[in-house]
Amino acid sequence: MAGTPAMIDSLAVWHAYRLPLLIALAVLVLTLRVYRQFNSRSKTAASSSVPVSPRSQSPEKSEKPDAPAQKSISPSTASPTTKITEKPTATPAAAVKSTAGPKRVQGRKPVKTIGGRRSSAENKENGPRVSFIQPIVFFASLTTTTERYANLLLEDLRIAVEKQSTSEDRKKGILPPQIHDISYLEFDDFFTSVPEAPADSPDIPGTRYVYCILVPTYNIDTVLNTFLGHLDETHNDFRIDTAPLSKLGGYSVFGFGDKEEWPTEEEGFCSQAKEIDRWMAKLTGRKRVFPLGMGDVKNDPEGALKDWTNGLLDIFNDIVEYGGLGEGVSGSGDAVESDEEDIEDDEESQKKKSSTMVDLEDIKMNGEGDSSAAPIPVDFTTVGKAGTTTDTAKEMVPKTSPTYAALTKQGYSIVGSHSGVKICRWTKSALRGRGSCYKYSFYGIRSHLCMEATPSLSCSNKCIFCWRHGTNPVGTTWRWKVDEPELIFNGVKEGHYKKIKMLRGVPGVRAERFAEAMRIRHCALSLVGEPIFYPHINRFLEMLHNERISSFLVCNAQHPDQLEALHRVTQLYVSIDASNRESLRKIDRPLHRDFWERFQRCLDILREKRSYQRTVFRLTLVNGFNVDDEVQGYANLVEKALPGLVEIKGVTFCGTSTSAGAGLTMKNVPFYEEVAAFCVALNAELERRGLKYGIAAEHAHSCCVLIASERFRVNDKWHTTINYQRFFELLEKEKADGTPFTPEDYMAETEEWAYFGNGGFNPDDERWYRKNRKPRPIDVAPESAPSS
Ligand SMILES: Cc1cc2nc3c(=O)[nH]c(=O)nc-3n(C[C@H](O)[C@H](O)[C@H](O)COP(=O)(O)O)c2cc1C
Ligand code: SF4
Repeated sequence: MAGTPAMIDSLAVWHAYRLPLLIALAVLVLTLRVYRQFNSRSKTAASSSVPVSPRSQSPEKSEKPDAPAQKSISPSTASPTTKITEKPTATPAAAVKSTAGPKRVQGRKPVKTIGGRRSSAENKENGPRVSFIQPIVFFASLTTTTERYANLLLEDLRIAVEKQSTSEDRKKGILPPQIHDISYLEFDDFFTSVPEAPADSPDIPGTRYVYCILVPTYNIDTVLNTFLGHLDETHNDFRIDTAPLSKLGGYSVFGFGDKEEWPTEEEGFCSQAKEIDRWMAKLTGRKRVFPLGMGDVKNDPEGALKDWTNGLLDIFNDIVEYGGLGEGVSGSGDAVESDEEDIEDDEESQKKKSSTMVDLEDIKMNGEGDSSAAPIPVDFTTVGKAGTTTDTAKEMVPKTSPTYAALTKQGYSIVGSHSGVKICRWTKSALRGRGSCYKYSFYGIRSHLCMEATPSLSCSNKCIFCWRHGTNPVGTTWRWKVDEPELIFNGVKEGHYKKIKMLRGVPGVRAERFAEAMRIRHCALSLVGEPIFYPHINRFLEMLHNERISSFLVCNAQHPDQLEALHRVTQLYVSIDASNRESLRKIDRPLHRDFWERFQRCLDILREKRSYQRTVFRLTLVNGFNVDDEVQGYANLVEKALPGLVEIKGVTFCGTSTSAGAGLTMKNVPFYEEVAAFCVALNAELERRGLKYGIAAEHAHSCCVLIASERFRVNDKWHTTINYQRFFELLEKEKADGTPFTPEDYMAETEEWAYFGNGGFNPDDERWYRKNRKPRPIDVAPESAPSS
C-alpha cells in the first residue's frame, strides 16, 4: 500500500529515530514517577493526620520559668539524715507533666556506626564545648549507709569546687554540687529528659550535668525497683528517644553491697548498681564518664568510694580542660568500642546479633580489626650503612609515611620517629576482671599494670607469623634518626595512659582496676620490632627502673653485640623460633646472611648472663614448621644456653597476606593438648640428658606452658614468680655500692592454681568464654602476636 510523500517521510524518520525516542520517553516517565513518589512521601510526613502534641512546640523555649535557679545544697545545710530533694527549675519534662497528653522528650538517638565509630558530625551534635560541669549526686538509702556516703561524696565535690580559682570571670570549672534522694525524686525531672542548665551558671550553653548515682542493692522490693522500672520504661517508650539523656555531660554509678552475704557479682553483689549503670549507658548514649564502682559495706567501703571519687574528679578536670569526654568515650571524639554496650548489654540484640558477635578483647582499638587496615609493606633494607645516625638521617617512620598511617590504624601510638606503644587485649581483659595473660600465672604480672612498648619498630627478621612485619620497617643496621630516650619514655607512658583512659567508658571495666592501671608497673619490650636495636636502650631501661617499672625484654637472637652490651633487665628473653638452621630460615626469614651464627652467639651470651640475669627461651610452636622431630634440636639449644625458663606457646593465627603467602593456615595453629604434649616430650628429653628442669606452670587459656630450671624450685615448690619490690631494692643497692645479685634473690612462690595441670587461671577473675563459638586453637592464643 502506497502512502503520501509526507507520510513516507514521517515513517522514515520514525524508523530512523524510534529507538532513542522510546528510550527518552521511558526515562521521562520513570523520572516523573520517582519525583511523584518522593514528593508524596515528604508530604505525608509534614502533613500527618496525627495531631501534633502541643508540647512538641518547643516547650523549653515557651515554658521557660522565671523561677530562681536550682539551689545547690552543701553539706552544711544538709544534715546527714535529711532527705533532700531539690526540684529543678521547670524542665522540659516538668513542663510536660503539667499538661495532659503523651510525653515528648528531647533527646538524641545514638547513631549506630560501623565499628562503634562516630562521625564528626555526630560529635557536633553533642553541643558546644563543655566549660562547666554541674555534678548532681543521686542516692537511695533504706538504712542510711548510702546516704552517709553520698554526703561524703558531696563534701569531696564541694572541696574540689572550693579549690578552683575563684575569679569572677572564670571560664571553666566544676559548679557546686547538688544532691537528691531518689526516694523523693520526681523521676521525670531528671531521668526522662535532662534539666536545663542552672540559670546562675556562668556559661549556660557550655554547662553539662554529670549524674553521680550512689545506690545500695536490695533483693527485696524497694524504691530501687521503681527507679529501675522507670529507666526501663523510658528507654523502651516508643514516644521517647532511646537516649533522652544524651545531653548529659555523663554519669557514673557507685554501688554498696554486702560481700559476706552476696560474695560475688553472680550471686547478686551490687546487682542493682550494675543494672542502673547499664540503663544509664543506654539512656545517655553510653556516656559513662567513669567505671562502675562497688563498695563492700563490710570491707572499707569508704576507701573504695574515695578511689572512685578521685577518679571521677580527675575526669571532671579532663572534661573541662578538653571541652568534652575526650577520646574514646561515646559522645566525644573517637568512640572506641562504644558499640560494646549494645553487644554486651542488650539481651535482645545479643540474640539477633549472635552470628556476628565478637568479644571486646577481639575488637582491636583504632580499627585494628578492620580488614581494610591491611599492612602496607615497607622495606628499608636497601638503604644506608650502620652508624649513619647523623642529624640528616631519615626518620624511620615519618608521620607522612604509609607505614605511620598503617600502624596508627592498627592501634599503635607512634612515639617520636621510631617507637611505639599499644594496649594489648589482656590489659582490657584485666581491667574488666576477666583475667590476665600468662605472665600473671608465671611471673605475677597483672596485665592492667603492664605497658607494651618498643623503642624500635624496625626489625631484622620477617617472621611468617608476625602480625605486623608487612607493616614494619625492616633492616639489618640502624640507619635512622635517633630519638632521645627521654622523649621515648615520656611518649610511651603518655600514649599508654591515654589508651587506658579511652577504656573508662567500656562496660565491665572495674573502677579499682582502672585506678590501679593509672600507674604503670611493668613494661613488656616485646611489642614489635627489635628493642635492642635502639642505640640508647640501656638509658631507656634505666628510666624504666628509676620509676620502678619492671622490664621484660624480648630479642630475636640476631644482634649478639647489642645483647652482650645490654644492661640488667628484670627478665631477658630470646625468641627461639626453630631448632635448626633450615627451619629458622623458613620461619624467621632473617635478613642477615649469617643469621645462624648470630643466633648461636646469642645463645652463648645468654649462657654467660644466666648467673646474674633471669633468662628465658620463648618458643612459638607452628605445626608443620617447627614442631615435628624438633624436640632433640630444642633440647640441644637448651643444653647450650641453659636458660632459667623455657616458655612454650602455640602460634597465634594472624591471617595476614604474609602468613598466607608462607602457607600458614589455621591447621598450623596447635591445640593446647599438642603444645602440652610437646612440653612433656621436651621435658623428658631434658631429664634424659640429666638437665635439671621441670614443667612448672601453665596458662591453658593462652595455650602456653612454662618449663623451669630447678634453680626456681625451693622446698619442692616452684618459684617462677618475681618479687618486684625485692628486684628494685637489689637493683638500687647494686647501683649504690656494687653488690651483685642473682635471679634466685628475687624469685617468689608460684601460685598453685598456675601449676601445670591446674589450668593457670586466677580463680579471683571471671573466666570469659566467647559466645556462640566452639573452642578452637585461636580461642586460646594469647598475646596479639609474638614480636621478636
Ligand atoms: C533485706 C536486704 C537485702 C539485701 N540484698 C542485697 C543484695 O542482693 N546484694 C548486695 O550486694 N547487698 C544486699 N544487701 C546489703 C545492702 O545493700 C547493704 O547493707 C547496704 O549498705 C545498705 O545500704 P543502705 O543502708 O543505704 O540502705 C541487702 C541488705 C538487706 C537488709
Ligand atoms: S600480653 Fe604482654 S603486654 Fe599484654 S599484659 Fe601480658 S605481658 Fe603485658
